[in-house]
Formats: sequence, C-alpha cells, structure tokens
Amino acid sequence: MTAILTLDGLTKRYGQVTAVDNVSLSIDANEFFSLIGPSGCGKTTTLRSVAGLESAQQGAIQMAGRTVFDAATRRDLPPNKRPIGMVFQSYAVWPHMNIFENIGYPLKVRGLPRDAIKARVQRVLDMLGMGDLGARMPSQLSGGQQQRVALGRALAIEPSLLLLDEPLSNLDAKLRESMRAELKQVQRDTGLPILYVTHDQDEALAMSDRIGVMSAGVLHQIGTPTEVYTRPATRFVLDFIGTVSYLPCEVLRREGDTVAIRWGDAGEASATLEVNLDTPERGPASLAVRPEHVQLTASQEAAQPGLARGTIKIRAYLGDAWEYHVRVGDCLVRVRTDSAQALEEGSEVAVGVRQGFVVSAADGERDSVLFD
Ligand SMILES: Nc1ncnc2c1ncn2[C@@H]1O[C@H](COP(=O)(O)OP(=O)(O)OP(=O)(O)O)[C@@H](O)[C@H]1O
Repeated sequence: MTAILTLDGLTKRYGQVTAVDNVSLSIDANEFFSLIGPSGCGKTTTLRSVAGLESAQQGAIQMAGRTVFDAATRRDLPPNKRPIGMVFQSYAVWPHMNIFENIGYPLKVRGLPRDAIKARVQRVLDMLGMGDLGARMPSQLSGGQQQRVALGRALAIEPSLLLLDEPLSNLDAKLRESMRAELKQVQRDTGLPILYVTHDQDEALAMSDRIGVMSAGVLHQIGTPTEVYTRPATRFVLDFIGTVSYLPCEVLRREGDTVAIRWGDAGEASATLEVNLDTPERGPASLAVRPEHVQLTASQEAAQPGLARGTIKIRAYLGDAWEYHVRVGDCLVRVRTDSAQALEEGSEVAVGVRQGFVVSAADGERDSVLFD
C-alpha cells in the first residue's frame, strides 16, 4: 500500500502545553483512519497541522508523495497548496448561496470553467443523494442535508485526502447513525482516504479501518477496531475503548501468555495475560473485565474457582440485551447478557469471568468502587 499521508515525529507546543507529542503515523490510499481520544488530547491540533492551519515545532508531514511540512527545513505549504478537503463540526454552509453555488464556490475560486463546475457539482450532488436540491437555499435544508453540502464542497475539489473533524456531532443520534453509514459509503465510492477526528468511540469503531488512540498529545496505539478493543497496548487504551470494570485479584504466577490468579470466593483461576499491559509478576492486582465477558448464574453457590458471589444492584433493559450493575465485594461490575436472561434487582448471583486483563492494582478500582 502507498501511504497518502505520513506524519513523522510531529510535535506541537502551545507555551507549556505539548498538544501533540512526537506523533508518527501513516494513512494508506483508500483508508478510513480515525484519531480518537478525550477532549484536549491533541486530535484537532494534529488535524489542523495536517491541514496547514498550525505549524508544528518538530517533525515532518508528507502528503501524496510531497513534503508539505518539515520543521527542520522550515518548509510549510499553506492550506490551499495542500491536496486536502476539510469538513468541520460547525458545517459552515454559506447562507446567501444556494446549494449548487455552495459546492461550486471552491471550484470558481480555482478558476474552473463554468461547464466543468456545473458537471462536477452535479456529480457530487448525485453522489450525495441530493441531485435535485441544487437550487435550494441552506435554510431550506435539514441539519443532515447541510452537513452533506459541506461534505460535497470538500469533495468537489477532488482532494487526495479528506480531513473531517467531528463532522457529525451537531446531528441528532438517529441521523448521526445514518450519516456514519453514508460517509463510509462515500469513502468506498470515491476511494478517498479519510482522516477523521472524534471523541466518540462508537463512531470510530463503526467506521474506521484503523484507529489511533491519543491521550495528552501521545499516540498510544494504532490498530484496527478489533485490535484496540481486544488487545489494548496500554492501560489508557483499555480504559478508553469500551467499558471495563475492575475486580481485585491476586497474581499467583505467570507462565508465558497466561497468568494464574486467585479471585472471587475460592481457589485459583487462570486468565489470558496481555503481556503488553502492566501485569505484575505476583501479588495484588486487578482483573479488568468487559461487560460481555462476565457470566451471571442465578445461584448463591459461588464456592468454585473463578466464581464470586454478587448481588444485582441495577438492571437496565437495552432491547437486545440486559445490562446489570453487580456488586461483588466492594466493587461494582458492569455486565451485559442477551435479553433472554432476566435476573431481578436484589437477587444473589454467581459471577464468572470468561476473559479479562490482569493489570496492576494501582488506581484500577477507582471507577468500580461505588455505593453500599
Ligand atoms: N491555540 C491554542 N493555544 C493554546 N493552547 C491550545 C491551542 N489549541 C489547543 N490548545 C491546547 O492543546 C491541547 C490539545 O488541544 P486539541 O484541541 O488539539 O485537543 P482535542 O483532542 O482536539 O480536544 P477536543 O476534542 O476538545 O476538540 C489542549 O490542552 C488545548 O488546550
């Protein structure tokens, strides 16, 4: 695969704050790549540096085979000299121009002949399912349609790379979901690589070929959605992607990829060890579990290895599943089961763990110790 975008050791500081800390990544042709992380982690700054709206202090950026930025040589192409289309959260559709003019404007600025503009705008409108809306004014469109116009404007210039910064966050939940599928379809139809920034992990997991997970300017992991979910490289990724609850356990010994632990009310159990995480050699630790990896049995008999007694504190019906908050000792564990299994609040259960991560006990319990 040819990389369409490469960031090499990009570092951007604002005074004392290092917004982007030595970030390297590359995006292939046809790839949907999302940068994800909590507010302030440096996603937007990374995207703006790619766009040429920010100049980093260190590092280099290659785009479609050209160096567009290099801190060492002070090469820094302005945004309009970079082969990119951009869509931001606040989809600035110009209110005084109709839809056709909105999408055609960047082409007019570039001096394309009228006929060529007309043909290209119509092609983009057709692709976005808005073929007959060209004459409408933005005020006559829904939020989703306006966002499509912003996307159309970015696509019209036929960029080598599309940069999207939380483009769906102003839309309501239902529309956001359908726009996700639409965006993915547009990406498939055009083959255009996308660098997508979001704090919404569901969005990133649903749409991306690969995801980069950031925290405090640092890129912790790059991987497919499955990789970052099932094999998080760091504690931060484990906590940030999906849901985890922590149970106290004790590491008895480590053998290759497995670790023998004691947890629950009796005996020994072995768990799969993710060697890249901070699993202690022995002694007190935390067992981090995903909601779908916990098994509940309506029983008070928990005196078996790898089982613990628990009490259901809260249950919520999710349509296709039940979610339970189960109290185990001092911890609260989130559990998801299919909707056929309905256990009552207050009932005693045996809690089993099918899969988990054994990590150091430090601050692991903070989210799961709750009420009495
Ligand atoms: N122009 C600026 N001047 C000073 N500090 C800035 C500036 N822009 C960003 N920062 C700081 O850099 C860090 C990264 O900000 P950035 O906007 O890239 O984060 P983000 O992950 O995109 O967050 P959000 O999801 O809230 O947009 C933050 O600590 C932010 O306060």
